[in-house]
Amino acid sequence: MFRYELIGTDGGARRGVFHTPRGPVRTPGFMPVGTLGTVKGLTIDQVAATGADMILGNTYHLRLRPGHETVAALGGLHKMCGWDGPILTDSGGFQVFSLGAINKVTEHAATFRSHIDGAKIELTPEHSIEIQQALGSDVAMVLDHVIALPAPMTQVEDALARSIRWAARCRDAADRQDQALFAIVQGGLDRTLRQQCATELAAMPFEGYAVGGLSVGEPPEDMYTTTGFTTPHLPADKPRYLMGVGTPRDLLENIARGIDLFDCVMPTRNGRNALAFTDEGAIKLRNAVHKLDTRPLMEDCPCLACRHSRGYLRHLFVAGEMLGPILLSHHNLMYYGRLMQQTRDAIEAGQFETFKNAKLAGWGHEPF
Ligand SMILES: CNc1nc2c(CCNCc3ccccc3)c3nc(N)[nH]c(=O)c3cc2[nH]1
Ligand SMILES: [Zn+2]
Repeated sequence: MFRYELIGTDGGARRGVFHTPRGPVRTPGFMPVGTLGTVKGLTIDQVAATGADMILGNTYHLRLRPGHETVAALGGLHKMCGWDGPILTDSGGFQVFSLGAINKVTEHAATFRSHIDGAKIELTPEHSIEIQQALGSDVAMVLDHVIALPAPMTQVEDALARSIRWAARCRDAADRQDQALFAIVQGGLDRTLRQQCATELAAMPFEGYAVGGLSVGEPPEDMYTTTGFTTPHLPADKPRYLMGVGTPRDLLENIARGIDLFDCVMPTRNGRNALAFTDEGAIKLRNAVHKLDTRPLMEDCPCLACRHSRGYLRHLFVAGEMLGPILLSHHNLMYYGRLMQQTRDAIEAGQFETFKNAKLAGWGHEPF
């Protein structure tokens, strides 16, 4: 049902395919984030055109609205959204700790109040699996205890130990052959804790392994270092997914350290906010400098935005037209999708290091 095929490596970078019942996922790969069963502003066909093989659904949001039973009644997430490729759902752990109205964590559950109607919800490992099974995703994530950094070591250790116990409870509760379960490594920025956590989870039977607890406010260099000393302790024959990451630079730096899959709201959220990703770095389209610019964002880009001028795109944002965010979200997802395609080709050609350095030089040193 689920199998990771390693095609080749180039330094620390891996080229592979994650085979699923709903089709193959080429790696390295980027997964667009669809929070409420939609990648905001885009039809599912427009998302498919960007080269995405797998998209993300969100357990926390869908549990609250329309409710996982409603999604099940509508035929599940695939049928509801019209996407017949693989879907990965997060467990809700991160959203509870970052979005949920103040929550309480006990050994039993993460309890929070719905940010929609204030209802008290008890998210246990078992309930998270139940929700993800009702949504019908192809890949489910274990429920983990995510803490914001910086944090005292005792708190990092406590959340790590709870996350391992919750992973075991999720493993016991997940009984569907057609739904993979990925574990999530925690441990803050600490080498010893990260290696211990990775080793312990690698000894349990999961179809994939995520590196969690990063992109939570730490400096990018600390993220890269942490990924670098965590991936060697994960099984080489399973996919590795770095959660919530990141900028184009983050993707290449972490691919160099053995990561296969990514998800991030940056391309779509920044697209809605008039920030375009290009090989020359980020472009703020509301800037007056673009007013009379007849060039597309990128000459060779096949997206819906690049058949127009930068001047027109700027006008749409300045005028508050809904087409602006739609076009730019499509461009940014196309940029990420093409970057991953170019990366897969570079690894196969044994040119990844040269490719990465050329991209970093083009982007310049001002962060996206
Ligand atoms: C942005 N930085 C970041 N995101 C993280 C996430 C959420 C990943 N994105 C899921 C999503 C799915 C659909 C819609 C929106 C988001 C994490 N999830 C879990 N379970 N554990 C983490 O440690 C963890 C760490 C993260 N850091
Ligand atoms: Zn474009």
